[in-house]
Amino acid sequence: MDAPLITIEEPGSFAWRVFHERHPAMIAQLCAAHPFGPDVRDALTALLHETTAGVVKPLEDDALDHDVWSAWTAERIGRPWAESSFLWAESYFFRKLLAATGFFAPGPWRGVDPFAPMKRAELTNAATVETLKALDELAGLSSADRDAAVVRAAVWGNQADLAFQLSAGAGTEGAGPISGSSEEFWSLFGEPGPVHLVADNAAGELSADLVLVDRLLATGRAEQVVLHVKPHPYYVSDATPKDVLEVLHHLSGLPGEAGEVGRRVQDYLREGRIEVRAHPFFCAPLDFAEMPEDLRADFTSAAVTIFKGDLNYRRLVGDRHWPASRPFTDSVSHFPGALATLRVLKSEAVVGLDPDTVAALDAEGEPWRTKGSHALIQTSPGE
Ligand SMILES: O=P(O)(O)OC[C@H]1O[C@](O)(CO)[C@@H](O)[C@@H]1O
Repeated sequence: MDAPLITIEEPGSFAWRVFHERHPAMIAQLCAAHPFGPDVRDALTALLHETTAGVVKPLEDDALDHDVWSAWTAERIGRPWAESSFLWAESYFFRKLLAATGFFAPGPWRGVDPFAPMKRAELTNAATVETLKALDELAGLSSADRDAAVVRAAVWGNQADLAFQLSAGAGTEGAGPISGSSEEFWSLFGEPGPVHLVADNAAGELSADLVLVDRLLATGRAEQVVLHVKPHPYYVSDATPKDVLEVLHHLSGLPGEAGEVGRRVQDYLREGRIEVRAHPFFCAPLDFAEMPEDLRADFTSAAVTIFKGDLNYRRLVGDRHWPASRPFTDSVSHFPGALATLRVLKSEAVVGLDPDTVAALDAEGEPWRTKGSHALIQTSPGE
């Protein structure tokens, strides 16, 4: 079954606004944060122009991923950006943005994460400080309440997404999930085995994810955890291997439970019980149904895979205008094993909802799919 792809063509639509409102704001923020010279500023202006009013142009850099991107873009070169799917266009936008800031070229900006100042600020902002302090309360909870609290923090940690906050503003934790529960999440775990977590944002969200990872290992539900992150800076705040180290450095210097978690996770890394991987496909403009064989084999070996966040969800179910009541298990039948998704809704694709829930949400008259105020937990036991 297929549904229409979400594209960036329709003026006023959510995806159109990401390109025409959010991206200009993001680029202004980058230029304020870094003393980029005229060459970089001109390249960023040209990128905005190309992606909002032009045709798709090839990459001009000779970075290591140049050839793989040539394959991913071949069919689209020379065609209007407006015709592109949202998923493809946003991903290529971020790849081109890195090239424009000199990330891949010899020179002073090589390897410099343009989003690092924003990620760093988020790690120490009031909301993150409060969330990390609240971890001290975990010790006084029953095991079941602790399980629930850790999952809740990991789900709502996904609200801390800097690309999203550029237009939506920092949100507050909403009511319970519109689908699923922490019990449903934990029921996926049987005999201890390798658990994979496909991370999303750095800073606050990654901190909450590491608390979940710590819980998985401490309770024996996972015997090893593989943490998948992005190979390059992406979607503003997505976590890279460097971000994992920065977050751990920050956590392990804190007092209380946050510090304990940080130091335990560092020990797990030393022992090889946590492994960090950054497969190039995590920055690909494609659905997970199209993942390469090596990554598929990796996921096949997992007892459970946890997908965090909105973008991973879009790539998992397909970034299309699905009927919201399409069964989640149908949408993820391409995936080789048991999985859970923990997501705050920040874009239009959604499946697996109860029709009554959809009717109630629609009746509120709010853009519930894109507002960042609703969360979901969905699972599939695999074959
Ligand atoms: O960090 P997350 O949860 O993947 O959210 C990123 C989301 O933000 C957006 O960039 C805009 O909402 C979406 O395109 C994307 O799915």
